[in-house]
Amino acid sequence: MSITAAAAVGHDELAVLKLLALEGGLEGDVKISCSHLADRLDASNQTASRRLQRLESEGLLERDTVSDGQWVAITDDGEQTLHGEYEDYRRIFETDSEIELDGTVTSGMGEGRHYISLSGYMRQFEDRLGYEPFPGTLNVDLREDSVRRRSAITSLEPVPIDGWEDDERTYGPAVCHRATIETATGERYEDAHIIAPERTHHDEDQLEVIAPEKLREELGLEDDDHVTVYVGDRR
Ligand SMILES: Cc1cc2nc3c(=O)[nH]c(=O)nc-3n(C[C@H](O)[C@H](O)[C@H](O)COP(=O)(O)O)c2cc1C
Ligand SMILES: Nc1ccn([C@@H]2O[C@H](COP(=O)(O)OP(=O)(O)O)[C@@H](O)[C@H]2O)c(=O)n1
Ligand SMILES: [Mg+2]
Repeated sequence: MSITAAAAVGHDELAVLKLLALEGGLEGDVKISCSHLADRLDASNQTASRRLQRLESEGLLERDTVSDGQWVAITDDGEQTLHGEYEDYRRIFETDSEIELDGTVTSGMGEGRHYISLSGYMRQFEDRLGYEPFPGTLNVDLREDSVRRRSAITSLEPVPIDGWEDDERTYGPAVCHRATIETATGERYEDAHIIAPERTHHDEDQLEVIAPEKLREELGLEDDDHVTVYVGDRR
């Protein structure tokens, strides 16, 4: 996202936008003179002025020129652009604590419900996850880049769910990781986990999510809806 933003206005302009935000440009109008800006940027007045113009014409800030300078406010688009940069830095510095995966909600084979309900698993969920999951797994069809990013999960400490057996058969182990689910409209559900059963009919492109509640209901999700799954602890 931020790479697209940089293509639209360039890194020099982004640096100005960041500077304005540091001076309070997100909270409302800030008064600024081109010479002050030029000073901070170690550039000429013309350069500073040109960058402001560019940001304005791209709709990232609004300006009101007065005799001794100008009032500047960062627009919603401007804030979003900065936020994209922030997300990039978060990814750079917090890779080992959180992994962001994108995909769409999909229906599976209706087996998740059966396995989650089995007492041999349920006991462990209550013990190790701290809740009794809704019977089922919300399946997420991962986007191609997220399938690749998924492998980074192995660097996170998992909550192990042990295999077990009854009179008839054995049941395979699984690993869980804390996860937050976010919908396209920004609604979040924080107390979920992804679960990866060792024995499964799905490939790496399917992510299964469990939670104390039915996520389709809590988040108003239907098949093909976009979701972002943040895996790992940010705390
Ligand atoms: C906790 C748990 C344990 C599982 N254990 C087994 C297993 O022992 N053998 C097996 O064939 N599948 C096992 N599965 C995988 C399911 O068969 C299925 O592949 C997966 O959960 C997807 O189901 P869904 O498409 O209905 O969502 C397990 C699934 C879960 C959630
Ligand atoms: N925490 C959960 C778990 C499952 N589900 C949904 O509950 C239903 C039963 O889960 P399942 O794993 O047996 O079914 P499928 O994923 O195979 O469709 C599915 O529609 C899941 O998407 C949910 O909304 N929230
Ligand atoms: Mg499922």
